Amino acid sequence: MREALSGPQTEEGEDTADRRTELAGARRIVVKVGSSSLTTPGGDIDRDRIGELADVLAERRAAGAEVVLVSSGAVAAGLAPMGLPARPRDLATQQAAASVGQGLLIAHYTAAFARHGLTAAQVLLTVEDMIRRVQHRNAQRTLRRLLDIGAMPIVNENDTVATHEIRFGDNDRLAALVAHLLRADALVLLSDVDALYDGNPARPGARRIARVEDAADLDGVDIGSAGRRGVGTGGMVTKVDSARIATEAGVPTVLTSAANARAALAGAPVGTLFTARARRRPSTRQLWLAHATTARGSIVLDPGAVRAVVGSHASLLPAGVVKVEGDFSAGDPVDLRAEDGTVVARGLVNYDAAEVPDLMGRSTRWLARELGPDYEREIVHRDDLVLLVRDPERVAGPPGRP
Ligand SMILES: Nc1ncnc2c1ncn2[C@@H]1O[C@H](COP(=O)(O)OP(=O)(O)O)[C@@H](O)[C@H]1O
Ligand SMILES: N[C@@H](CCC(=O)OP(=O)(O)O)C(=O)O
Repeated sequence: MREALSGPQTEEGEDTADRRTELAGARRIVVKVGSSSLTTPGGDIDRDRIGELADVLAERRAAGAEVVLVSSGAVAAGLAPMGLPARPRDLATQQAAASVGQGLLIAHYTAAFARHGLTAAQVLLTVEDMIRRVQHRNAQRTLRRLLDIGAMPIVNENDTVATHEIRFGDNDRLAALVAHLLRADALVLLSDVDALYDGNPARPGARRIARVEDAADLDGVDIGSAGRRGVGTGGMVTKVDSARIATEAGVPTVLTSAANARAALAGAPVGTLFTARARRRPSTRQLWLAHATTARGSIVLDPGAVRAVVGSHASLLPAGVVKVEGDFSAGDPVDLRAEDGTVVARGLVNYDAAEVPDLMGRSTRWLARELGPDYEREIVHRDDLVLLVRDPERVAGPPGRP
């Protein structure tokens, strides 16, 4: 296992290599706070925590930075008024609780920010708003205008209209997409745990990971999918996904506890810093496809198709498909796999799973002649594809192999 605390350490065990100037100097910051940080152990909304958070964000605003808050907590805030002892399992009751709770949550924030002379503005978004060009632009324009007029945008997922298929299910990834949308300088994820640990933080001996520079730094790290208290939804998995999305889009990300918010924003070496990776800025759609979707099935490609899709960024045609797995419908996200099982890309498929066996291995011309022009369409169009490996030869072998 890698050294959990990287860089030279002070006597206190802090990481002095992390100056965190990217945080201290950030002009535009997205801060996400999770349900677990906003609720008391008894399940009520923690007004003190909301007040403290508003103090910290207002300070940063007063210092000239633009701040967008992404806040969970609507479902949690709706439980007590609805007489529910715990987070309900079914989607409709969760959505009902969210509609009750969101208003209460915003009322608390409105009062807390008003003490600093700031106007809170509720912004409810769905994944559609992030990936469809018109909605994307609208969301971007509204958020920018809110920042221009000095308001404090408070974003949450639009829980009442989001469905299982399209909902993020967590605000961690939404926050990363918002950071990308706004070209933020930094993303801060606040939870009830002060950092990413190399295993369950409740376990004695678990070690804080101070810095993550690439995926290899997470090898061997046990990233749990459920929080301790059952109010949060994604556990560490979605936070690490969020950090991956943001850093790929060039946005450095700090993960720490809400209690550390002030220190994190000041650039102190608290929590876990995920450093930004300076690469070509991906589209929001690509980020969403790669990180925020769950594949509904897989399509297995022959080596020639792997080379075409990965090497030439071509659309996937029926001729290159050898197998189909899972029960997906047209429009669903699917994994494209090489024959050795490696996932080489993810894309939105144009056919139902049941249709593919009759098409695979056939040329587009044959399909159009035998089945009609509707069957000329690709299995996955290149615009609906995101590549997950770069070197086709690693998985497909050199050209010449069938
Ligand atoms: N490797 C890990 N390091 C830190 N925390 C972890 C890890 N694996 C699982 N967790 C859990 O993830 C929880 C945070 O996730 P969650 O409850 O969804 O938070 P939030 O409501 O802030 O989104 C922590 O309370 C912790 O118990
Ligand atoms: N939109 C939901 C968010 C659920 C969610 O992502 O929760 P969390 O894991 O606490 O960030 C709510 O407000 O309850």
